[in-house]
Amino acid sequence: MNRTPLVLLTGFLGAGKTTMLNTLLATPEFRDTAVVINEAGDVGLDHLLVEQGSDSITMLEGGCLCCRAKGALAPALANLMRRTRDESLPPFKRVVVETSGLSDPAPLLEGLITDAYFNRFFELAGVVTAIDARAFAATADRHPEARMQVALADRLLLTKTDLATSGEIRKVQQALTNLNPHARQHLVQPGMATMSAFWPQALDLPRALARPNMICSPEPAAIASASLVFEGAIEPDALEAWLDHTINLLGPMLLRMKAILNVADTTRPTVLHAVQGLLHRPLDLKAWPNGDRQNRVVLIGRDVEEQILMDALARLSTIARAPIQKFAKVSHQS
Ligand SMILES: Nc1nc2c(ncn2[C@@H]2O[C@H](COP(=O)(O)OP(=O)(O)OP(=O)(O)O)[C@@H](O)[C@H]2O)c(=O)[nH]1
Repeated sequence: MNRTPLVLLTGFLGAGKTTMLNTLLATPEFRDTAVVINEAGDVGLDHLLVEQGSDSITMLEGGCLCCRAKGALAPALANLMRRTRDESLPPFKRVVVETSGLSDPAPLLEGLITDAYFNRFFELAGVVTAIDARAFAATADRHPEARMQVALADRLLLTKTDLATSGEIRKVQQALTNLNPHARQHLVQPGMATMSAFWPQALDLPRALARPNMICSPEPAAIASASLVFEGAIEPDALEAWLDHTINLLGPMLLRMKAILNVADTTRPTVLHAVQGLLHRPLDLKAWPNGDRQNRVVLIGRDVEEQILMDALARLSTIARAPIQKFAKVSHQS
């Protein structure tokens, strides 16, 4: 029986994994791809941000796949297979698993290659790591999991090359070569990811797994996340003031913000991303996921009290017109 090839897509928080997947899923070569997404926060947004082929997207919430949700991947894959058998899902030829930005891929790889179910139906095609060309130098200094994502990669795809100078890109490429001389590096122009750049040709798994220090989430207690779902339209001016205040308040402690927002007098959902203090240009989704017009916001911080993240979210919900807070969650990576 032919086994289905599977790629692990890693990359630090905000490196551009979901954006790249969206580009790829819109290409004919990538049709027939099932996607499994794992997120660090308790309320996942990425499955709502992937606009193509939503039927074949599976969400794994409840923490980083490399530790808390470690055993969840094989059942999710089994579920995909079952759904193709009962024809609730079209057949797929390959699988991409997007790991949370905080995942150390080593325990995940080890878990997969020793899993009997996985080995019967799937084969690991490789590890692809998205690298934020602008932020990588600082990220690699501070976050061992980001270095591990590079060390275990078969392909390193440099994103946000439009935000970095050619000198910065050369420096990042050299740093990547130092960390992993075996991985192929590709520069990805925004919206131009291709199957040939993305999909690894062959995996040298023993080399990848021979790396030292494969520990799960090196400094787990330092990461906190909070998320909130609430109703009500938000005035653009009030939103801008909240963003200014929150980004200044949290500074480098803010690793990641992701939000789908109901901005007053707009029909489409507004998507906001901040990555390590840099707010990206807002995007629109074509339509409201689930049609519910609910605001969904996730904050992930390092060395910050959970309560501070919660307070920031609570402030945002109070500037929405007629807010009805649906639920709020706080979690510590453990
Ligand atoms: N300028 C520019 N922005 C990009 C590029 N790729 C991604 N972005 C932006 O970076 C932000 C984060 O992108 P995502 O694709 O959500 O990153 P991610 O790796 O999935 O993030 P996590 O789910 O937090 O791990 C978004 O605002 C994207 O629009 C790029 O090549 N150039």
